[in-house]
Amino acid sequence: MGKHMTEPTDGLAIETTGLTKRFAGKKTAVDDVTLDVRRGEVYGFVGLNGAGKTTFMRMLVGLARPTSGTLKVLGSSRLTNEVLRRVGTTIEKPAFYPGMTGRQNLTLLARYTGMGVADIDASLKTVDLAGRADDKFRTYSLGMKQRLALAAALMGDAELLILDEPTNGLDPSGMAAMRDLIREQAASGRTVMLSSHLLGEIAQVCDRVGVIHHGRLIAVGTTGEIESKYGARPSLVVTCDEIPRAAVIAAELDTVEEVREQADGLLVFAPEDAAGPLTSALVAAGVTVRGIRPNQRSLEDVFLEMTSDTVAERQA
Ligand SMILES: Nc1ncnc2c1ncn2[C@@H]1O[C@H](COP(=O)(O)OP(=O)(O)OP(=O)(O)O)[C@@H](O)[C@H]1O
Repeated sequence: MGKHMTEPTDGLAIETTGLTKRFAGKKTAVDDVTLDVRRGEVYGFVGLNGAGKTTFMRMLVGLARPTSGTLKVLGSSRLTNEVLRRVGTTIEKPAFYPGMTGRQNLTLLARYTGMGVADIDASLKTVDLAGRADDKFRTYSLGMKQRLALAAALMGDAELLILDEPTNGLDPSGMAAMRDLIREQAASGRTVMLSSHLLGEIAQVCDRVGVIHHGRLIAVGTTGEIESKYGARPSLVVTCDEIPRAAVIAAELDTVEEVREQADGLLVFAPEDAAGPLTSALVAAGVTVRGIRPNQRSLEDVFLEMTSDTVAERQA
């Protein structure tokens, strides 16, 4: 803490220490998250649905009050209007009117938020909507709707963009267009924090990613660092029935380091030669084993492994 208070924070766009949000009667949504986002970087905040991404981002822009911990946005620990004016966000999607055009919607929003209408054309051009700006919102594709929300976030010439799931629901070409847009924002000097429930979808666009699981930040690094740190452990994919019981049996074998339950079987962290003894143990216990193979992992697989529950977590 003292360190953060005495050091200049010019290099950081977002800085949180032990940030926590607990909703009454619920599990902790954001649990002791300490992270920083450097100025000029694209930071991916990745976690499964319900991991706590939106709640974290809402606290960054003053939409939710932290239960404990501290935060700094653009060097300020007070989220004044002056600070928030420099932050563009798509956390709360603007309620666009379907019967109005894209341009009319942005004009209304600019008036409502006190922003200059001069930025509208530039924003529409940036998100590649200039050609459809005078068409009604209801005629837009999902990708165009997401891009209009981004245009709204860009209008105030924000230094920092906080984008909640900007690629959600887009088809591959829409996603690629959104990724290009995000990179362009970073190239023009903005800082971008974006969230996603798919690491593979945003990996290419991010300088660093933070992985959040059950409200906790469980890994931070470049995607290369995360892949080599978490992807290097040998593991076996077991397709079987009676998954909870099979997990307990697998965990008892000496060469097995860890067992995670998956939709149609187990992910067992063990050397390849554990496959024989593991199959025998499962079969002897009456479990039907339909397949067992060494795990070849993509970056997305590594992420899913990191965010699947261990047997201990499921029993907790
Ligand atoms: N206002 C609220 N009141 C009570 N619980 C909440 C509230 N907002 C979020 N939660 C809970 O906090 C947890 C984290 O939710 P959050 O929306 O932050 O996750 P997320 O990672 O953004 O997921 P998603 O991608 O599904 O939005 C969830 O268990 C959710 O049910």
